[in-house]
Amino acid sequence: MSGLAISVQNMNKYFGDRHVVKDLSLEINTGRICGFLGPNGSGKTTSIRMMCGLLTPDSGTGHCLGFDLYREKETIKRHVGYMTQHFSLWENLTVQENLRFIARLQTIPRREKKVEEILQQMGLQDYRHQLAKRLSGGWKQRLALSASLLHNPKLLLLDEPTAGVDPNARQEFWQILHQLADSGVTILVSTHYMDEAERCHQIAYIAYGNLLVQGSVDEVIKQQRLITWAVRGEKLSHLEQQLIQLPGVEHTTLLGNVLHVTGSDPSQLDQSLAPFHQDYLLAQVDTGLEDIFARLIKQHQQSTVVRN
Ligand SMILES: Nc1ncnc2c1ncn2[C@@H]1O[C@H](COP(=O)(O)OP(=O)(O)OP(=O)(O)O)[C@@H](O)[C@H]1O
Repeated sequence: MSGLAISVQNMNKYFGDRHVVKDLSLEINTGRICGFLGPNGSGKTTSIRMMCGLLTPDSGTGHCLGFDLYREKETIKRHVGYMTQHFSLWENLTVQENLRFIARLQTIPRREKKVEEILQQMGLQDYRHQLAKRLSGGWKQRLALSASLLHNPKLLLLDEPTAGVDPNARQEFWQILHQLADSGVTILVSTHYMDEAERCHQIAYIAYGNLLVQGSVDEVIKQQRLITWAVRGEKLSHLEQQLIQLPGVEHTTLLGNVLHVTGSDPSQLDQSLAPFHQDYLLAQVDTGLEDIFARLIKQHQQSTVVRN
């Protein structure tokens, strides 16, 4: 269970004249869950597919599960399980029929036994005779995950697997992912949910084709050295418009009854916020991933404007 499951250097991808992935370098250890985050259309899916031999990069080098990304693509594919964004199983077949059918298509050895094993492992045994179309969103995702596990993949690619799934089902889904990781499966998962990012061993934040930051959640937060103040009081949206103009205030986020105010220069931030202590309750809090990502995007946009 040791070693690198994925190691890529300077990977690029163009679609026509659009440079969709720019110089991506990344390493992921075996048995780890790596979360891909970033705005829509920023190249997460394309990066994931290239790293796993499903799409050929235009340049760069790399290995997946020890196999070369260019020369050994077919071998890589045999060891990868892929769950796409949209439920793509047979709605008019039952849970068990779906799994049996896929197992037959994939010529899985001893498939009856394997299907039974997966039904048990995924807690789907009581749903085996239920039509796929009658399952709730969470159970459909669990069935889709089961289908992607039938051939015992060493690497799982999950493209926004829990989009639109309720929080309880998402939590259960993530418990399963951690069990799989503990058994040595490496998982790449794209998500827009911050709580899911926090469940990953490692995250990579991609925007406009650029990998802006990577590491564990703690590392990413520490690297950015941001200070965040939580402000409580009346008419916070009005206050937000005022604060964002002040020196040292780099980013604000309104979260219900609390306004988060973030910056990298503590004394400048202190000075700007000082006049507000009288009318508002202010306390320094831990900086969250959302604050970090918002700032990274802003910095990246500013540097792109300067370069252009
Ligand atoms: N096969 C393709 N041909 C042409 N353009 C493509 C192709 N696949 C993706 N793109 C474009 O490349 C860009 C990156 O797409 P990608 O799906 O990798 O982004 P993403 O970060 O996964 O987005 P989302 O969060 O919306 O799923 C997008 O602008 C997309 O329209």
